[in-house]
Amino acid sequence: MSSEHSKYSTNGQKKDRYNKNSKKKFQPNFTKKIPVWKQIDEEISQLAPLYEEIDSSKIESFDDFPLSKRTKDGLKKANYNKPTEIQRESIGIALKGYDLLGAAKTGSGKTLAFLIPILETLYSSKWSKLDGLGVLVISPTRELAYQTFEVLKKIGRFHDFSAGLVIGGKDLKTESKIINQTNIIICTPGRLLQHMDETVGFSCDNLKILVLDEADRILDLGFAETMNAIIENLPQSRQTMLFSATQTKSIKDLARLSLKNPTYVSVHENSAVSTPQNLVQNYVVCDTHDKISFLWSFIRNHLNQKIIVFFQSCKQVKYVYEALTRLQTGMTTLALYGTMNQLKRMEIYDQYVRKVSAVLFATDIAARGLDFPSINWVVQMDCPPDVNTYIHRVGRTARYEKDGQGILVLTPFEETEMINDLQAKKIPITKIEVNMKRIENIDSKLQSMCASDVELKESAKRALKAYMRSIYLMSNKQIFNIENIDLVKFSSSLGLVVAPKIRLAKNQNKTSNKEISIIKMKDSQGEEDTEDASGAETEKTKLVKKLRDNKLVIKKVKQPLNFAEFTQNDEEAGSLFTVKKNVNISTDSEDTPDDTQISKKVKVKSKASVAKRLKKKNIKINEKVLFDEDGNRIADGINVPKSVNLTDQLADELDKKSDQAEYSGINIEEARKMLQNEDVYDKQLYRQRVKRDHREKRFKEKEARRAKRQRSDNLSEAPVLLGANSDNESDE
Ligand SMILES: Nc1ncnc2c1ncn2[C@@H]1O[C@H](COP(=O)(O)OP(=O)(O)OP(=O)(O)O)[C@@H](O)[C@H]1O
Repeated sequence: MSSEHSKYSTNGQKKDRYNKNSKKKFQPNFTKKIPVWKQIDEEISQLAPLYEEIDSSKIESFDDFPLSKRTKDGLKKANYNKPTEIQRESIGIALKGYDLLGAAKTGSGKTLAFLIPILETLYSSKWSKLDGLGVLVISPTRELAYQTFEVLKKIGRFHDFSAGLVIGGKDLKTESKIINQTNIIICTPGRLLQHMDETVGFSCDNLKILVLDEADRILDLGFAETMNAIIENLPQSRQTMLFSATQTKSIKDLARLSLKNPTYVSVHENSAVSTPQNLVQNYVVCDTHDKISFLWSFIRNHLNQKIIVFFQSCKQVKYVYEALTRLQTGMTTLALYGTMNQLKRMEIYDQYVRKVSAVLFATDIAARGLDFPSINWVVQMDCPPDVNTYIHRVGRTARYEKDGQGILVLTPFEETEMINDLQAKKIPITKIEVNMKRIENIDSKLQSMCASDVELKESAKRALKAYMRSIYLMSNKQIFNIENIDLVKFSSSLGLVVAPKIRLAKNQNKTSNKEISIIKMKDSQGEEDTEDASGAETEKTKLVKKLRDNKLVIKKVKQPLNFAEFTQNDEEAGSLFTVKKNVNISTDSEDTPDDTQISKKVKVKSKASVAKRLKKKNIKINEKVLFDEDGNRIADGINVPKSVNLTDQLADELDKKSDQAEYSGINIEEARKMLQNEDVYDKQLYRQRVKRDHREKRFKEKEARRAKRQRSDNLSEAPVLLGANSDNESDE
């Protein structure tokens, strides 16, 4: 991204530079030139009144819009001549300054529908560097922000505004220095908020336009907190534009943004189908354990094509990419997912943009807005959580008058509900039968690869768990049901000869505050052994020790329970893997966490019940034994049998009692009271510990966020002077 001097003057004319070596003599121009500022003033005064006269039905080319010469030149240079429907309908409304909700199918040109009015509004306001930030465009992913920034640079090349990409990457300080001079910022919500919080002098007070690209995504729960905080920092008097193929109509969302009588522009609302016309959509029904072989065969049968394959989780993408790449698909394989290093992510994005044929395995970070040229196939290996996700994923193909095909892979249990949902939303999709004879089964190949490579095997395990977990967490229980998955067969299909032990807490919402997360720790140990290799005492060992110190009976359970265990990362696992505090964990257990399983039915041995039993058996405990000075026994007492353990606290109390009243044996009532007190004390301790754990967790999360920010890439480019193009720019 260049910031070289412009070869164009501000009015878009090519500079006539004097060339020393040229034989042509320098000829001073004596004709009186109109100053640039005057030309701009004149142009603006002519354009503004024309906005009211825009009639979208009469617009055939961009020249028919009252746009500045600079914008028109930029559009021509980028080969945009004829506006698409959404552009025709919304540019006029946006130029008039109205708030706008723009909805149009995927690939129909929504990006220009907001970028053109942005440039024009700033131009007609004679926006300068001194005016600071005039426009914010918020995108849900870094890739999409980057892509939008590239389009802005192309069509805004003859303007003088500065534009910046704020998506995290450069250290905040470097970015902060330039962000204050930027007129147009294309950003992701998290990084923007960070600047709002941390960059001294970063002000949005003059903001004229706010654009939310993929608005329904930006306004959904995932970004809710961040967006609310961002909106608080924005002036009320601004123009707001929302764009998406699946536009939000939620009054709540619109209220959050304080939209003023927004105009709803939905160009395809009456269309018979809600997906692009040139898109052919099919689905196949295939058991979970046949999916990977199906994918392999599909790729092998579609060499020399450009394919994007969606999975539900990063770990699945990672494993399938690793495994199929080793098996050699016969074409370039790439993977794109959120936990990937940011530099690598952008590298992959660029690589896939340039490729004519390749397979990209991706999560939903690639589902929205990305405009990879000429994708032939979109394969959805996992049933999407909802119809909107389906629409965005499949919309990566058949963009702007191009053809494309989509394949959705469903299990027999997902078929009916999902297809009904899709058809209800006007999505034409046809079933195609899979010829199982033509499917090359790769289970044994994967198994032998996993057997010889522990890392790959671990990756397979993680992929399996991540998939199971994603199914478990889906809200639509009519479609997604974990019990429909044959774990043994599914594991085997991923290369795991032995199915991993999988467990889950059944009523995760009903967990009492007495429950603590222990399996989570087990899982993190299992998954991140290297991190624990330092020999540091793990949380789990500490806990087991503590339980032992408290003389709670620990029992080892050999057989795992027939539940499932899912974790994508430790934090997320917390709510799923639970065990009660008063569990039986075996005292004979070695401290190997993998061996220790938590018993399903926990029998609590209360101290009162122990005492009762002793009383019943007429066993007197803690009786005071007195000796004379010569060591002769004065009174007989019965020692507490070794096998019975009472807490030290209880023993002390009993000793005290016996001291006071020559007490012999146990007073059940007294003991019960003491136990009750002790219970209260235990509870307090437990609550404190939970609080402390939460505090630590929050702190760790905060630290992780900070570290992530520091680690992230150097992609933030800001500000770019839009008018400062040079011949060597890559897009030419
Ligand atoms: N007027 C136009 N003339 C020619 N091509 C266009 C025009 N407008 C947009 N395009 C092209 O159409 C493609 C899709 O545009 P864009 O990415 O803006 O679609 P979109 O509606 O935002 O899609 P999505 O909903 O997936 O985000 C791009 O390659 C873009 O260059």
